[in-house]
Amino acid sequence: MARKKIVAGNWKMNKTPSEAVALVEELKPLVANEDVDVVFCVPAIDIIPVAEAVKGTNIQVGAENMYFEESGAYTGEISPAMLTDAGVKYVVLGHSERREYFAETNETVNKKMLKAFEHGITPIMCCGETLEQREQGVTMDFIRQQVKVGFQNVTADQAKTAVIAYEPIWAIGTGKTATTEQAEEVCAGIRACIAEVYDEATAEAIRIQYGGSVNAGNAAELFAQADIDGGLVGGASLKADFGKIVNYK
Ligand SMILES: O=C[C@H](O)COP(=O)(O)O
Repeated sequence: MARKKIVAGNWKMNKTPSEAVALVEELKPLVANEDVDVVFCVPAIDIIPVAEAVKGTNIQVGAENMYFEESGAYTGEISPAMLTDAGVKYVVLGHSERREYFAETNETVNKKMLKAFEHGITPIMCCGETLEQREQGVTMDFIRQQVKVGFQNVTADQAKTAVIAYEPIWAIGTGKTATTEQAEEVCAGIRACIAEVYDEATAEAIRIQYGGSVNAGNAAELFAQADIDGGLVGGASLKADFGKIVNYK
């Protein structure tokens, strides 16, 4: 069975609430495509106005992070129940920027993965190597560890619904896209890793995105690869080009 493509925008730390609503209004008609799951992952403060603005459209709302506790004395954090109550369906976990600047580890990503599933939120779990790791030839070793630890104690049924985003760190925001071959090779390797940890059926069901300088010009070729089920898009998700990426065919 063919997997449905999923194209998610990661707005990162961009757009005030009023700017967010204006961007949604601009993009709404451009991303109308029922053949693709379209997700806007937005800053926490934009979630409520964006959820309101996308009502009645094909756009789903995602968060860019989430904490792994239910509630309590965790100043500044956002709980899974807060997200679901606001209409969030997806959450980006373990983005390389959170790993680099906010001390996110494979272990905290795993705790967040388990919590997201518990609350019916679909995780988009990010993984990806640095340029140094690629040059040292340890790309797959590093990514397999991220995936294996990230999915610890996640059941096969849960894993089937998850999304993994392969984002080579050297390709994020740099304008340098991995070649189609490099992207497909790693996405196929991630699928093989899921098959080892679970089984073929889980590996066939899980969706794997590519992220890193995806744009209107390279999306079609990337998304045509056997193991690439869509994209996690940063910079280009903030402009009309995102519509062209969603309608890549
Ligand atoms: O989450 C998205 C990625 O970090 C890619 O960002 P980018 O498309 O700006 O390179």
